[in-house]
Amino acid sequence: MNKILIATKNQGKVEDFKVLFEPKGIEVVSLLDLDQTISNIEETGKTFSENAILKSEAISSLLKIPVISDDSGLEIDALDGEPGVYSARYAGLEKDDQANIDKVLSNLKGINENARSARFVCAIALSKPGKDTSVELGYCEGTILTERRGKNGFGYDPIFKPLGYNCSMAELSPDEKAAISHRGNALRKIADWLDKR
Ligand SMILES: O=P(O)(O)OP(=O)(O)OP(=O)(O)OC[C@H]1O[C@@H](n2cnc3c(O)ncnc32)[C@H](O)[C@@H]1O
Ligand SMILES: [Mg+2]
Repeated sequence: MNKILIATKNQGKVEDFKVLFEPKGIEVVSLLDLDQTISNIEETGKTFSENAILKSEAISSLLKIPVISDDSGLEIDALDGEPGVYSARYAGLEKDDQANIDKVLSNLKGINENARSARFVCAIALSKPGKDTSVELGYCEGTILTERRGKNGFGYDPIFKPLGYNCSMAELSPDEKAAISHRGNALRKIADWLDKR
């Protein structure tokens, strides 16, 4: 395999996948690169895995090629796992990273550092025409900061401090993030499926 389609319209995810795939000589393309407009797939699942499968199967059966999808988000223990599968639309339907961060910070106001544990979760699904879909989960544990730090990455990265680090995810380089991220961890689990399944 020398090229893979990621069924996403999130450029931040695409950049993460490029860092993970390009060293293996695999070119990454996304729904943003296609000439045809692909309408949004409704994420009606209750879990990251269900949503990832919905996305990879829909696009793979439409285009009749192998497809990888990613459904991911942030689980905050003090908020009973919110925003979870609603991470992209936590502050409203129109997907606004800054408004989502503001909502998390406001909901965690007054909660001290040792009660701010959280994790990023990523489900990656691989669908190939005529074959069963495979799905795997990756995690990255950490805590939620009280203010934004750093400019790299996307989404909630500026307020997420990975376990064992003294900076936010947005202060790590793309390579450093790939080495510890939920996305990197999920992808490392499925690496050997790419050619075999
Ligand atoms: O469905 P696609 O088109 O892939 O793009 P999306 O942005 O809607 O993606 P999701 O439905 O999987 O929602 C995931 C949200 O979780 C957050 N998120 C996921 N991975 C992240 C990461 O590595 N760093 C920061 N935030 C992340 C971010 O807000 C995403 O918008
Ligand atoms: Mg989405």
